[in-house]
Amino acid sequence: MSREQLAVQKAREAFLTGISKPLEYRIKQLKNLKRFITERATDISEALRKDLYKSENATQMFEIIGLEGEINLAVSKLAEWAAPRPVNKNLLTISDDVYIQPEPLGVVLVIGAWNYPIAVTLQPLVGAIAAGNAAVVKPSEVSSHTAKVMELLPHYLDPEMYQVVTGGVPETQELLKQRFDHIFYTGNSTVGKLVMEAAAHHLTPVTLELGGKSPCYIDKNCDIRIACRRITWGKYMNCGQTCIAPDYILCESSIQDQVINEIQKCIQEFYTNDPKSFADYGRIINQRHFKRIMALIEGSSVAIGGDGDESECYIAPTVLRDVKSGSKVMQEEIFGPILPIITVNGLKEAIQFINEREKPLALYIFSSSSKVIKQMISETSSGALLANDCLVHFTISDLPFGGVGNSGTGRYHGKYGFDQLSHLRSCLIKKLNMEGVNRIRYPPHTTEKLRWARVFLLKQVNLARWRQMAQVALLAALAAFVVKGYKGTCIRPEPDGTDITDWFMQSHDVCSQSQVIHTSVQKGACVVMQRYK
Ligand SMILES: NC(=O)c1ccc[n+]([C@@H]2O[C@H](COP(=O)([O-])OP(=O)(O)OC[C@H]3O[C@@H](n4cnc5c(N)ncnc54)[C@H](O)[C@@H]3O)[C@@H](O)[C@H]2O)c1
Ligand SMILES: CC(C)=CCC/C(C)=C/CC/C(C)=C/C=O
Repeated sequence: MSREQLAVQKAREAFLTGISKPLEYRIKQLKNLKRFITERATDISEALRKDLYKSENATQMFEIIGLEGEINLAVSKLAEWAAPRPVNKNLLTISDDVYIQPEPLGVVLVIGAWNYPIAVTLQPLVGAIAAGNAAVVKPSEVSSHTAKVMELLPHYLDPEMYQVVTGGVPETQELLKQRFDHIFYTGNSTVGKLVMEAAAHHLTPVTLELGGKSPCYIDKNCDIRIACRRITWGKYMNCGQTCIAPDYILCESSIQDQVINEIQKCIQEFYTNDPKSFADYGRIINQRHFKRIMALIEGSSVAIGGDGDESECYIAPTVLRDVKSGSKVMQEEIFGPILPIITVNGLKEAIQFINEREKPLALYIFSSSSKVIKQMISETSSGALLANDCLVHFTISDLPFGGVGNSGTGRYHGKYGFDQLSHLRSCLIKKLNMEGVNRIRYPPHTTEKLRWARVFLLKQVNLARWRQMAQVALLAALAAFVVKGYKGTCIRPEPDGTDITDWFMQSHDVCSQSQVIHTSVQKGACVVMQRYK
């Protein structure tokens, strides 16, 4: 049996014991995960310095804080997320218990990428643990030092339930042959397709957190200085190796020089005149990617930077001007510190340019006009849209993080991560009494029954509204008692606002013995006071 097979088998055996069902177990594991990142902070920082030349503070700011926040949120909200979720019912099921019960899926495979190797590997794991799953974690072999630190995870987490498998492509492929209950993959779209193909063999659902080219439109009607500051930050952080980094700029030719000028100033401000010697300017992950990125510059006109040093995997913050849509740099996700500018004739052309390409993971627009921003939102599609900033949506746990189309499928962060790795089981618990109500669904299917079926099935019952109506009914009954002569009340929900008196008069079977003498209508609910004959 291969190491990979063994890891999956152990995880499955542990899952089948049922030990991960109680919330206390999951919370303990989440707290242990937090202890891992706290106690191993130095090891993690050292590893990231070696892998990506990240400084200790940058590692804390861009990898650890977000993860810590996700753990804290899961610990504090788990009881709420895992609780049964009541749903609206129809009249046919009004007396049943109808709810959604989130339940663990089983064994989840988490395949991480190398660019934020802690964040993109352990944040999905938070969702997997919170949802009560076992997991096999496969860190990226490309960020090899961080992968080594990840091997320490079983010293903190339940070592049977959570397995770490390190290795490269052969190991990942061997893992992908195994049967999982969900595969959560972060990485490029080409491998994403292979993952989906392997998953299809076992009909395993997948979450694919992919990449692609995220466009950034700068409207001439905006504060270009501020826009360029935020774009410079979003682009050159981690040396451009961020899945949601602005990939290229679209703007009118009349502002291109100003944009270049402002970005130049920001590069100097953030990374000094000598980014190569500056502690907070990163490095390309390896020489293969160095060569790939440098080759993308070919054929375009360099406005800023353009130089690199292969021995150090250093590429200067670079801006390319008047880039043609057919140029090399526009054929793939750049994933490096090269920022092409493509000139367009205004918003409409920018939107057309975006829509002619794959749906991006993020779409950025800088504009002072809410009309322009709204038009961009309504006429395009992307995993996320940010106006007047970059990247920060990643920090909001209440926003689903994920792509659409070629940039990914599925989502995570906060409750979305919990739901993504849970099975949302539909439950309906009926009692064995009140069989009369079911008469309308049994053969023969008469016209009369059909009429009743329309009423019973098409009327949605909003429980909150019913509670409100019950209160009103109680008050009405009280009033009837006081006024005397009014002998009963009948309540009925009218969420669609149809004429309640009509409906009431037609409901011979229900109220044939009554005469409507007063109706009091609230928004969406009515109370009919009636006199019994
Ligand atoms: N959407 C997101 O959250 C997100 C986050 C980070 C990175 N990304 C994207 O990931 C890409 C960069 O990462 P990468 O793909 O270079 O990472 P990578 O090379 O580390 O690959 C990711 C994982 O896939 C496995 N893998 C690679 N080749 C394989 C193959 N042929 N068969 C099976 N498994 C294989 C690796 O072992 C690794 O664990 C970029 O496109 C980036 O935009 C997306
Ligand atoms: C700390 C602040 C203000 C923002 C963090 C934004 C950030 C670094 C996002 C990176 C997200 C990520 C893991 C992308 C994957 O490639």
